Amino acid sequence: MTQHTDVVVIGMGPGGEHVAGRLAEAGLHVTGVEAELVGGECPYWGCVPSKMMIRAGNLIAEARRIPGIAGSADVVPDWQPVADRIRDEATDDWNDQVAVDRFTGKGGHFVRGRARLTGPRQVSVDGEEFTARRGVVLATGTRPQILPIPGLDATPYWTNRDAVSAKEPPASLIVLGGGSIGVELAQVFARFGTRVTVVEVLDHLVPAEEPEAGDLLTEVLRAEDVQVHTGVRAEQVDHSPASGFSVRLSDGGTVTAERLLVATGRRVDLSGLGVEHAGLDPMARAVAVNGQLRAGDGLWAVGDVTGKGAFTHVAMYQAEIAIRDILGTPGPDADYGALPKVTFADPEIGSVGLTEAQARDKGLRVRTGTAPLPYSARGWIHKAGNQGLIKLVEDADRGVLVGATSMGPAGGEVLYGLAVAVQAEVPVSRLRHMIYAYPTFHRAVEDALAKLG
Ligand SMILES: Cc1cc2nc3c(=O)[nH]c(=O)nc-3n(C[C@H](O)[C@H](O)[C@H](O)COP(=O)(O)OP(=O)(O)OC[C@H]3O[C@@H](n4cnc5c(N)ncnc54)[C@H](O)[C@@H]3O)c2cc1C
Ligand SMILES: NC(=O)c1ccc[n+]([C@@H]2O[C@H](COP(=O)([O-])OP(=O)(O)OC[C@H]3O[C@@H](n4cnc5c(N)ncnc54)[C@H](O)[C@@H]3O)[C@@H](O)[C@H]2O)c1
Repeated sequence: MTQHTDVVVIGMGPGGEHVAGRLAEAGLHVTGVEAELVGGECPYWGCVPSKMMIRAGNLIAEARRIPGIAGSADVVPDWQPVADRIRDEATDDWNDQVAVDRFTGKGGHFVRGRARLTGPRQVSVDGEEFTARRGVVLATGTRPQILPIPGLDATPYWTNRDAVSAKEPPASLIVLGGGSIGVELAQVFARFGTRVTVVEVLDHLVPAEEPEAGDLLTEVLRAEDVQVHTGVRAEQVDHSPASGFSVRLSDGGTVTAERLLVATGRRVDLSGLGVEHAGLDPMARAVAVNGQLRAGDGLWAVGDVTGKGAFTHVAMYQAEIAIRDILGTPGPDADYGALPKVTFADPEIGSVGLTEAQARDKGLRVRTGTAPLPYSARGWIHKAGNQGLIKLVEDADRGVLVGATSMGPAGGEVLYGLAVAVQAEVPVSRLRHMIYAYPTFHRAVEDALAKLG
């Protein structure tokens, strides 16, 4: 027998949980369906535990910077408090009861299981059928992209899930992929004593960022004894319990380690979700949505599944718009022009809007200005750990910033002012005539503005 509800939310990660909770609070009959844990990837295997690991790694690095500035320090890394904190504080040992209760406490109806669309506004969960009067929200996220590298499939490789739930750091680790997950986790494990090798197929680490940022990060990681191979492809993976992993590279070299972390991106998987019954292509790389996050009649999608940026803050931003639209309140379309992102390496790499290359590809007349942080007053005072840079990308015809990078200590925080400048299209002439507090890291923005040319 079909159960009637106002809205079915499929997937209760950051995007889906927010939509479902808010709509329930607004008085709708909401059915939230989750196959794994309410909260999704971010709190259990993503942002939160990885940032706890990074906080611990950064403390170790900072303590190691004491000599020459503040005396001496004998640092003995210990993974146990990190593993304990992830179990006790972040994930409740991967138990989502608190999150389920939070949703049902708002009046939501929770169903544990794997949902599939069976028609417009029709959803089936392990034999239970639901009809949604207002519609269905797809918020099914992404999963790790495992490339067809010969041999890989047959090995006990790690994904982010194994890495964040590790009870001890491996003696050695190969990281395939030098994007955000790869570099964040590579640096953490290296700081806890793991011998780490990063293999990135493109020419720079974090290739979605400005190349200057990737190259500086390579320098920093190498100084921390991380082996970095860029412009190199993994061609064959082998594993044996006795000798661990061995990866043959396209430059003829071979790297070996106890563990292998695959961090070569994430992908949307629509197969099995029945989207064809709602008029969507199950082979698509993402669910196409309009500015109000509508994917069809009575169908919305939010979060990673929309392909607009696999970040929790994108999922939450889209969720707010979808909630408003489902409740019938008009409002502005989603605007990704000033999408901020932060790779929480040390130094942090914050960026917003377009890179120089992206701006040029769009045919803009581009001016850039770059200021290295160590030469700013604050960078010089900071001394050890002061690596970083500010890079600005200006649309010279309009005289506004269309992109910016802030890499450095607290680079993600410094980003905020630049994000406002890009979002609000503040004229560069105004930015040049404002007062930047002395001696802050963000004062390097003023230096970069002076160099725009
Ligand atoms: C290691 C790592 C670190 C990260 N760090 C950051 C960070 O610092 N900052 C940041 O902004 N982002 C970060 N992210 C990305 C962030 O985790 C995602 O962007 C975010 O979780 C996306 O939310 P979502 O709601 O779209 O999907 P998800 O969190 O993926 O949740 C989707 C949910 O849908 C469920 N589901 C899927 N199919 C079905 C189905 N058919 N039926 C029922 N349920 C289903 C899944 O079980 C899952 O719980 C990180 C990711 C990783 C892996
Ligand atoms: N701090 C954050 O906000 C944060 C942190 C982690 C993850 N995330 C999100 O999760 C997403 C997934 O992270 P990710 O690091 O897996 O993906 P990613 O797309 O950021 O990086 C994947 C990297 O793997 C490389 N690669 C692809 N094929 C390869 C191969 N055969 N050999 C070697 N390298 C190869 C790519 O060139 C790329 O640099 C991110 O794009 C981001 O949206 C965000």
